[in-house]
Amino acid sequence: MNDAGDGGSATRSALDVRTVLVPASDPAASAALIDLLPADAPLSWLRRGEGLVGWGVAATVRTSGPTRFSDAAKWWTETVAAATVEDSVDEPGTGLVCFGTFTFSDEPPADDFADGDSVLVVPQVVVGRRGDLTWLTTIGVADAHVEVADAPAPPVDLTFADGALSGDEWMEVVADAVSRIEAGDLEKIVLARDLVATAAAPIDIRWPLRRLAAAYPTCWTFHVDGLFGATPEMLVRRERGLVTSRVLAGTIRRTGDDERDLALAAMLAHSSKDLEEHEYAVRSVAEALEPYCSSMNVPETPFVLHLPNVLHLATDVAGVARDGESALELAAALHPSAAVGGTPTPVARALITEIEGMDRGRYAAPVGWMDATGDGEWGIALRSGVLHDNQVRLFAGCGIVGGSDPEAELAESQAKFVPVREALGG
Ligand SMILES: C=C(O[C@H]1C=CC=C(C(=O)O)[C@@H]1O)C(=O)O
Repeated sequence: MNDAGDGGSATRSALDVRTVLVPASDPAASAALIDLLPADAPLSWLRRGEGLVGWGVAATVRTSGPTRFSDAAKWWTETVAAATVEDSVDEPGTGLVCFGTFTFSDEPPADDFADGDSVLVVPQVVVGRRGDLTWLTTIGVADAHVEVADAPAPPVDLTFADGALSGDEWMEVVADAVSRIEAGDLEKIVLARDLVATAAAPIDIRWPLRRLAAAYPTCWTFHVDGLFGATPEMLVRRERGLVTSRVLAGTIRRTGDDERDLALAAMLAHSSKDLEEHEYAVRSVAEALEPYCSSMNVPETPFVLHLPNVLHLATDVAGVARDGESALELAAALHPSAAVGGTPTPVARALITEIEGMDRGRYAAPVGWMDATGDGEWGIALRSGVLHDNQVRLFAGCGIVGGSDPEAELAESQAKFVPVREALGG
């Protein structure tokens, strides 16, 4: 674990935090939050126009390996204890907040891919919105300049190429997994693949972010330290003692024809393959949350979540927090759910490492934010990509059970690339 720059801990011990309401007469109160982001170090967590945007770095920590969550949680507790907070709004997400992204794997990053590890960032400026309220938080800075930024430019001359494996190679991996499932080694595994998009010049992250937020308003549009996307899956939200999780697994591609899509939704709701895949995911979340909740509600039947590119089976699990575990501690306990790992989890994780053929980095791992009380939201970084200058690595994965068809899974992965792929397009 190390603090950023030459004065991470010194900066941290001196954090002065101030949250004020933005008056309705201020243009920032009616601007779309995403439009306020400057080009330098923007952070976002937005759904339906609400949530948090931030920029600047007041403090940060990088962690890695099996203790990446607990090290980050400890650093956050210490950071909160050392801060002086003046908060006249007092809502979840006001006062001191951090944004974070974690790696999928317990393994430290294989190379000197410095931004491939796990990160918490405390921004210097946060603008938040919830219902009619818009607030401004400044951290370690006396003042903030908040205004609608110039429109970002689109990526130049973008081309797409296969990532670690070609489509054909990936289908062979899926077929291998199906035979291992049918041999009884495991019940479910989620296998992912990547694509690489290359532009002729560095990409302004705000371009895909604005497009994702517009095209996928019911998803959480995120960006933390190069990892961005619009995820439909909430690993865990903790808000004033209530814990919720939106579990997704089981997918059908949309056709674009509303009537056909409705028929597909009915098929999905009755597909035994998808219901089985979904059941594993719900069970993994319910079992992991149980020790932390005094009561829980786990619906018996999923609903169908309609997104612009796909339909998913979805279940909203809710519980009442028993003790004071923070949203991050809960996320650590839930990761990886069977929506991104498999069943049994240890067997699936080992098989992912053995046959998937790529490093997931922060794909399919917790991404989100947390406040000083430990309330926060950690989504699963799906429908996502990671930006390095002029390149984006895009990820998509599919739940594989006995009887899964490699060709159908390849088509499903292509549908899951669509959000980031189209967001990058001109
Ligand atoms: C792993 C991904 O999706 C998960 C979430 C929803 C549906 C899924 C599925 O049907 O396979 C996956 O479990 C991804 O989008 O990369």
